[in-house]
Amino acid sequence: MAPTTAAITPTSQAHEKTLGEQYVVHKKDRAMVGHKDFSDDIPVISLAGIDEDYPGGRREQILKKIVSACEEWGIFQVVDHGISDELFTQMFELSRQFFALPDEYKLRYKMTQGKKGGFTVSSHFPDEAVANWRELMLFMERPIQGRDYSQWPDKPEGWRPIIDEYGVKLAEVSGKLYELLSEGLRLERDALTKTLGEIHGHLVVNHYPKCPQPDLAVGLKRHTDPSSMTVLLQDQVGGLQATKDDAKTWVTVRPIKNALVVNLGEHLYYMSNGRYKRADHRAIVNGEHNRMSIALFFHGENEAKVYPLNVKEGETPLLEEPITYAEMRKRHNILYLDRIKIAKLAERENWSQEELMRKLTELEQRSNA
Ligand SMILES: O=C1C[C@@H](c2ccc(O)c(O)c2)Oc2cc(O)cc(O)c21
Ligand SMILES: O=C(O)CCC(=O)C(=O)O
Ligand SMILES: [Fe+2]
Repeated sequence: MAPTTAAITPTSQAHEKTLGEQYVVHKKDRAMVGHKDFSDDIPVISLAGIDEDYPGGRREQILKKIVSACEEWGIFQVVDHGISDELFTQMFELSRQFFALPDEYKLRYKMTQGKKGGFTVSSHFPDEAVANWRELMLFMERPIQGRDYSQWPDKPEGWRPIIDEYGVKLAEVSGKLYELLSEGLRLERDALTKTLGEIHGHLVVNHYPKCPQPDLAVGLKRHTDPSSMTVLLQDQVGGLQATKDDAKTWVTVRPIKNALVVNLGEHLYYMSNGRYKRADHRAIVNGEHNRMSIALFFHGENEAKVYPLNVKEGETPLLEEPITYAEMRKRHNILYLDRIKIAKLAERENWSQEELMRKLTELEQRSNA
């Protein structure tokens, strides 16, 4: 029987006893470190004094800390960024109210081909082999002239202007970070933003309802963001995890009230010739609390060049030829979806761990060729 709309979102399945088969992830993808086992490994960097821009001033120290976090993890948290706590509280409260609305209302904004953004369950890919225990609302936030307001919910009242304000404030913070990241590569301060062209801001509000069998599911499977930079606000529940050793070990990022988590994505990884890591991360779920996070992905133009901006002597460029950002995203999506298909097949056909790893490595090599 076709599922009824009432049972379609994880919110409406949160009170069931067992998890639907489509959410069960491969054993190797299940969380071994809990959503509350917080780690302090991910650097927390204060931006206070960022305008003390002279030799020996605070800006120099901030730059050093950011470069070192990017070289080690590609992920760090920033505090003292100048954005008011009040704005974050409003964003969370209005987002919570939206996800609590009936499925019928949320599905009026369903993401479909030809529309820009909207509500969906699991992910923006229609054909993922295993579902994420997640629902999300994607706002194509900028460029402003590209917005499709028919996909921006009119409830809860007051959400739209708050999203507007949030986009503006985060763009200011990201602008400062792009300058620091450019300098960290020994480039002019505007080198990265010049290469990216007009920034496309995609704002994704993630909702991970409490899950009936949290040990079998994930909220958002392991991935790297395609963007150059993603700035993420998470609530106090915990669930964001990062790895820097190809998923051998994971750390749960400690939620810090009103801190922003900065993730570097694929585009910056290539622009820096791999000097800056791309944050390898995922979101796990739990059985006690609903969780929310709000990600603002900063993408370059589709025609923006993906290529190292400066290759040091003796270094090999990560790409043989420059490619466009659109092409890079296409390759990244294919690799992501194929990885999930392989893991699903391995589960079904009972492959050994070695066999699975061999197939995944082959896939990776083909995609780099
Ligand atoms: O939902 C996401 C997550 C993320 C992403 C992960 C893996 C991919 O292959 C991918 O293309 C994207 O980044 C996003 C970026 C966006 O602009 C919108 C999204 O919904 C998401
Ligand atoms: O929910 C989180 O903490 C992570 C979200 C994320 O990685 C994403 O939206 O790309
Ligand atoms: Fe992400």
